[in-house]
Amino acid sequence: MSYQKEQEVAELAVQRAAILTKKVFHEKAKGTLSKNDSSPVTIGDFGAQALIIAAIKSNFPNDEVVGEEEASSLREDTNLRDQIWELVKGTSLSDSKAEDILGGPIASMYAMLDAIDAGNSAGGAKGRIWALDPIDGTKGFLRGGQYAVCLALMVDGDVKVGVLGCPNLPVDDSVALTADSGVDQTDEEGKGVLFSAVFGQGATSRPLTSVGMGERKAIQMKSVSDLSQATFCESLEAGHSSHSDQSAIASKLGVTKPSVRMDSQAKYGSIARGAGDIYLRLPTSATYREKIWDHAAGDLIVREAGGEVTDSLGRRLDFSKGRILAENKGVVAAPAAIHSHVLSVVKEVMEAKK
Ligand SMILES: Nc1ncnc2c1ncn2[C@@H]1O[C@H](COP(=O)(O)OS(=O)(=O)O)[C@@H](OP(=O)(O)O)[C@H]1O
Ligand SMILES: [Mg+2]
Ligand SMILES: [Mg+2]
Ligand SMILES: [Mg+2]
Repeated sequence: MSYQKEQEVAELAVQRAAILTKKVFHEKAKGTLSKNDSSPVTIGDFGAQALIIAAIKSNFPNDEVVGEEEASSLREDTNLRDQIWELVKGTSLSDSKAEDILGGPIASMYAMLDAIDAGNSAGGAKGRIWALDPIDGTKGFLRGGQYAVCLALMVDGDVKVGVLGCPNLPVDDSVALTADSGVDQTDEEGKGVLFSAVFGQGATSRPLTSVGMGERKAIQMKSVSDLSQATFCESLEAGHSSHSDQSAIASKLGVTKPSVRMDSQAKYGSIARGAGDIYLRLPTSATYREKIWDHAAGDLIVREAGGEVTDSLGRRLDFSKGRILAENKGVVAAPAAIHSHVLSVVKEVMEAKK
């Protein structure tokens, strides 16, 4: 299947949602709540989830969605709910044909809450299921750093379409990551990129603000001939992945450059376009399981750009196990030609810890 329609809807839905998140990014008050697991969520996360799910349901009414957020707290907090509705109501694509493809505006505030709650699929190995992270890297979003709007379509447990909107990454694929790529990104000049991939058809990038699919350019991972010059990416938050294990792995690999720390799946997009080389995410806890929406789009985009993505034991990420990656531990993403070498060093370092 070509998944042309799915890719078009996914790209436009991510673009529209990013218009909303960018408004919130520049506001001081981001309407932040603390969730049960004490992680933050903002009016931007809720609004983006509503807009994206409404677009999916308008085009593919029978598809399910595994979305990160849910609306129960908003059904009680009328003030926050009204703020989100104002934002959602006021956000559309400037190209009216593109806006029509998405089904136009959401009809009412209650329809918006229902759209958010339609992200409640249990996931699994059967049928068409979208994985949605309306703002990945919410902590980065709040800090003024990197974040991504992430959407992927899985069919019978395999990712077929993946789209990442990264408002704070450079448009230009040839700009290499630097140590400060993940820190203050409040100046948006020259930034905003949309990564997109369909299984078997390669990966592309284009400006996040254009509507023309014609502007898509193929992207490829860089070939790494000298690991001492390789750039590796990791999470900014020390609680999300083990900086100490990652640094031990990098030094064993002979990597000499300091890591680039950035929030969100912007890491997957950056290595897929060759702006960086390796993404390591080693667990900080034995019990945490990664969420499918944190990886589905990035996994496909990197693989379609010539990369390999596995967990720390060398298993492919398995998106068919529900809302979490129940059978995986950590993530190792690298160009296919060096992935097995990187993985062998990951295993060595992890073994030595036991
Ligand atoms: N303990 C632990 N281990 C691993 N991952 C965790 C953990 N806790 C949270 N999360 C998820 O991390 C998502 C953000 O990942 P990042 O790579 O952006 O991390 S970081 O923000 O740079 O720290 C973040 O996604 P968002 O909530 O969408 O921001 C979480 O789903
Ligand atoms: Mg996330
Ligand atoms: Mg999120
Ligand atoms: Mg979150």
